[in-house]
Amino acid sequence: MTATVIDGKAFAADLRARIATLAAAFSAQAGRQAGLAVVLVGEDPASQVYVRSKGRSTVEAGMASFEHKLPADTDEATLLALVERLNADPAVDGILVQLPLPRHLDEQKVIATINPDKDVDGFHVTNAGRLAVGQAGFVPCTPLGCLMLLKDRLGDLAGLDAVVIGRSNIVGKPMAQLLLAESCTVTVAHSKTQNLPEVVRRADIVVAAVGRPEMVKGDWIKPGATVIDVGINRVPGAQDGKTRLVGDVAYDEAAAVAGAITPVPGGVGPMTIAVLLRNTLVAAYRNAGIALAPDAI
Ligand SMILES: Nc1nc2c(c(=O)[nH]1)N[C@@H](CN(C=O)c1ccc(C(=O)N[C@@H](CCC(=O)O)C(=O)O)cc1)CN2
Repeated sequence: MTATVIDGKAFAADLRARIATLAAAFSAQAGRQAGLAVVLVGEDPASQVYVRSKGRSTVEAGMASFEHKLPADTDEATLLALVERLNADPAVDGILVQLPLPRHLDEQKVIATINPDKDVDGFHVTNAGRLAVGQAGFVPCTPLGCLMLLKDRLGDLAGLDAVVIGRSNIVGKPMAQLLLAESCTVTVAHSKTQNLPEVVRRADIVVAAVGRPEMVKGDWIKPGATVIDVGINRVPGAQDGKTRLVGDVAYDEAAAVAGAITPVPGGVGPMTIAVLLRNTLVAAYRNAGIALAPDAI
């Protein structure tokens, strides 16, 4: 079998176009643009690229982008004061603090300071709780993007066996909650899981989010399974000392067995920013008290 390639880049472009249409309708109704504030502390090169891309995509979708770049040695009080100002700013519907933060800053404390109703990253414990009990809230962008790709490919997921490899608060745990809400039978595997290849071999859906280059091998995959690769690992390239991106799945091997698979790059990654725009627009509608149909985006 040769897997269908799930084109996350094309799906994300289509989602962004639909968001732009709704963002224009929001501006007309509310008399203002939806607004996203992004806070970057320090100069991590990958974070700088993601923050630039978020700002550009926000503006392209017809929303207002507020970028706050702080030096790497910013102290906690200064960062928390900025978050509090953004919480109080009526032009700001969504707030995102780019992770990872420099090590002297306590990520949990910073996330806890964001108003949960502006937490478009879905990282606040209130939103994690809402997801766990099935209440409306914000869902982290990467797992929600994975779910959109899965539903587009498979339709109804009920009864399918899903294995999520990785138990981070940002991807693994919310992904498992989302799949459970779709009535999948969910296993969360991690570094202490015994017989991991055997566990993965049972799965109709595999979501790999461990951050270990090409860890999931082709012979771990059940023939016809759908494989979602969340990993973005930079490894040495074949020549010139250049690097290349690989996922957590050994792509060629897995693609020979799977029914469908996301590539890296061009799979899950582009969905993260598209879903961030979606969450921001949903926040704007809620903050303005304007109804938005639940399945509008
Ligand atoms: N506050 C947050 N911080 C971080 C998040 C997040 O969702 N919220 N996620 C990641 C980084 N991230 C967005 O912030 C992100 C990662 C990857 C991509 C993406 O489009 N990747 C491309 C490849 C890009 C490349 O060439 O390096 C792809 O996979 O095709 C977008 C956003 C950590 N921090």
